[in-house]
Amino acid sequence: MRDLLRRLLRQRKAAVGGSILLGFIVLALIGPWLVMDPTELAGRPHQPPSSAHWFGTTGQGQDVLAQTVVGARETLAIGFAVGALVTLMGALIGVTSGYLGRRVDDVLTLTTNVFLVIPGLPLAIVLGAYLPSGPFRMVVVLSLAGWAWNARVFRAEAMALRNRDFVSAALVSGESRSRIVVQQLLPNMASLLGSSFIGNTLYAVGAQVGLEFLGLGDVGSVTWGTNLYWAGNDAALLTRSWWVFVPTGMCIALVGFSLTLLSSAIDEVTNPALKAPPVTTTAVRSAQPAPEEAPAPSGALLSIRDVCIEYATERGPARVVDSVSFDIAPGEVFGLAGESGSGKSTLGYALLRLLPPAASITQGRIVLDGTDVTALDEDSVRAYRWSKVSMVFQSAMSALNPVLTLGDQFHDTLAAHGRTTRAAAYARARELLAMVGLAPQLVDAWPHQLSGGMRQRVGIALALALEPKLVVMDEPTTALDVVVQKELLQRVLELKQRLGFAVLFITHDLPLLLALSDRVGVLQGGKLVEVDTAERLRTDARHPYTRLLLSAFPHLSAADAQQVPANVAPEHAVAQATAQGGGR
Ligand SMILES: Nc1ncnc2c1ncn2[C@@H]1O[C@H](COP(=O)(O)OP(=O)(O)OP(=O)(O)O)[C@@H](O)[C@H]1O
Repeated sequence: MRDLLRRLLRQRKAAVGGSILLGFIVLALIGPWLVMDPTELAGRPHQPPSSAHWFGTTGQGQDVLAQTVVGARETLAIGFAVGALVTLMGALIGVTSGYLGRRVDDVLTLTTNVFLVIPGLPLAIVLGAYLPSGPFRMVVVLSLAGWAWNARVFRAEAMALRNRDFVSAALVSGESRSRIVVQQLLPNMASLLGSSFIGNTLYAVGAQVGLEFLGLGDVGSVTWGTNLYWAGNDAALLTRSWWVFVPTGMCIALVGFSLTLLSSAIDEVTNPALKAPPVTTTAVRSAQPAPEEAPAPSGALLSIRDVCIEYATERGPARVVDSVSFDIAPGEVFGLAGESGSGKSTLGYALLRLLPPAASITQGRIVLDGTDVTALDEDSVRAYRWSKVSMVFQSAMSALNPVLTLGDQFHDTLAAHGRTTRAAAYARARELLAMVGLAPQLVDAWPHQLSGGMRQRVGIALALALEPKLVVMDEPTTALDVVVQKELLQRVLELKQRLGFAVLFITHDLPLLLALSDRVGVLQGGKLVEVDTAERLRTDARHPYTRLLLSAFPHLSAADAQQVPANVAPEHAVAQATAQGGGR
């Protein structure tokens, strides 16, 4: 938390927003002692700014400066009080509802929905009529009208967190449910709590001013809302007495601006991925041709030539893929190995033009089946992805949309690439599910009803839906046990044999790759240090890094691998490798 505050203070947006807000808070605290009584009839009505009244006078002759300064106190006090109350109510109700589920969720969700459908203004008018006037009334009215949508946000967050391992760990360690809500869930929502509080304060200031301007507040008090109410009542607009409402209006706008800056700063600090990279490079368009571009060998399906990929970071561009060149032939399984952080996934994502905004291909060319991937415009990229190259992602859990049935996910994919009816998409989905060894009836299942291995099979089926020529598999079996891993890889090789697609298989498990692939490339620190046939690498790896990687896996060392006969079909080699502990 302290670290979060420190990072927040270093943020320019937070510094500007915080300074403005702090200025107003100080003004609200000590200002009323420095100015005259705002209700005193101190001069002639509608007097423009002068040395006696710096901001002029109202339609009744009161000092506008005094009204603006004194108005800050109640407006901000109500704003912060409502902001805190709405956040607290929303968080407690939402988290309890999302975490406990079942009956409690039903009752709390129903209550929340009832409050959501009641329009805020009539609710405020009705409540206002029954409650005694004063700041307390405004706090109650705005809190009751505002908590419900907050509860929805917190409920969704709690539902996402409740299945996380640390919550299960707290549960099995004997913590009570209420303690889990307060000790485990709420602290993990610190950033959401912070930005909700700021957002709710903004809502409270705006809604309060709006209600008071309409005369629904306590018109006898001095707030920014009542200042505007009296400005309207005293015909300040008609008499063009701009000084009556402009100072209050400016204060409201400045407070709104400062809260917005703070909210955006909290978002950026708690989620650095939101932050725009310092150098905006339009990825591929800035790519320079390779210095001495070697022609792709004829017949290559994929040709990567001298590709460099950089991330824009705070400390300048960081090159994570450095002058990489290799080819993949049609139907070939090409393995890409390298330790964590060597740039394997970045290269895989570049093939699908899926690099994050901070990354750019700064040099080189990627040509797939005659298409220069680096030169595609956005429309062509959409058509190219999945039809020519698809991807099986590492995390089977998060690659599937949890709120769509499997059939709907196939339908979405197929519909994005041409007209298809729901019935036709479902029929194709059944066919694809059967192809990867799953029961076709699973088309109506939800992702959470499947095991990890089944989900990854669905991922493979989805990747094959449009019969691409190349499938990128980014550590598709990392999270699976050895038995499931073995079955899955055998299935991939069978399908490859049948359908003829090529595979770029990414993993740090070099022995597994040697058993699975036709050729293997080894990446070290973004550079491709060795490319050779799997057979030769097994027995005769030349680069010390390749040898180091091989020796790091005792379950299938180079010596073990020699026992795999050269003529063994890859499927059998996979079976052998995985049976010996290929899953690490
Ligand atoms: N958004 C980013 N900004 C800056 N650097 C990044 C970003 N994303 C990744 N990197 C860096 O790029 C390098 C390559 O990352 P990449 O994910 O491609 O590695 P990898 O070999 O696939 O690793 P792993 O097997 O662990 O997934 C790493 O050093 C990583 O820190």
